[in-house]
Amino acid sequence: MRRRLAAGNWKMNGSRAALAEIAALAEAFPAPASEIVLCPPATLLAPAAARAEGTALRLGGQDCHPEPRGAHTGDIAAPMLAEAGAAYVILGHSERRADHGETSAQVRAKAAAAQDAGLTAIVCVGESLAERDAGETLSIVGAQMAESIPEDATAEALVLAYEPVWAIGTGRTATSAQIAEVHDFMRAELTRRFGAGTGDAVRLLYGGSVKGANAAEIFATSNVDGALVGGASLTAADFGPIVAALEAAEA
Ligand SMILES: O=C(CO)COP(=O)(O)O
Repeated sequence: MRRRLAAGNWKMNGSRAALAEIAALAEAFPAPASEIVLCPPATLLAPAAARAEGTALRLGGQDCHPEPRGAHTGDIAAPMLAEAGAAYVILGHSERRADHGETSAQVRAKAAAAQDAGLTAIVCVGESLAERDAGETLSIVGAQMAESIPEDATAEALVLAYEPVWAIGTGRTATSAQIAEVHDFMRAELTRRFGAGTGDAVRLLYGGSVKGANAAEIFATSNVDGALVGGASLTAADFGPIVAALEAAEA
């Protein structure tokens, strides 16, 4: 049985004032059946971890360097995220692939570093609109999976997030049929590569304009184990209903 997961990606948003949202969310879900993770900017990780202490809420980073330390100005190593209180790290988000030219090979190295540091990597894959229109969705997702996921990945160290680029921040959610096609494909690919045990245990998240209003339908979709949420994760008022829908899906 896969434990469902609601992960919030704050991206480059949030100040210390937003830490109150963490407290509110933790208070709203004191003992959730699903896992709830917030990934604030790195500068807020330590104070967020302090707020979340003693609650069911878990924290994550939004990127890490493949090396554990060294001369890499501006970068953050996976062990540093762990020390600051993170249990997760988002890797290979399409915004990082676009803004920083991140390649799948780099994502794979980062995922290995995250695993070494005891973090669970939330590895993101997803096609652009042009790629979908060209009928290349599954081949793009398959290639990103093959190149971004380390050889020794485990279900504890890996979560896979399908985030179609055209659905991120656009209000344009993928349909259930579109999500199911990709998630079923990802499940089959994981099983083919890692065997039935790991293949069946890795959690698959959907991301892209998830809101309280569409969450229940998305969580009822084949092989969807939760969501990676951007804009609607910034406040407890918006993220709470998404978590509640996930809790209801679990029941
Ligand atoms: O990119 C996303 C999460 O990583 C999705 O962002 P939105 O939920 O704002 O569309």
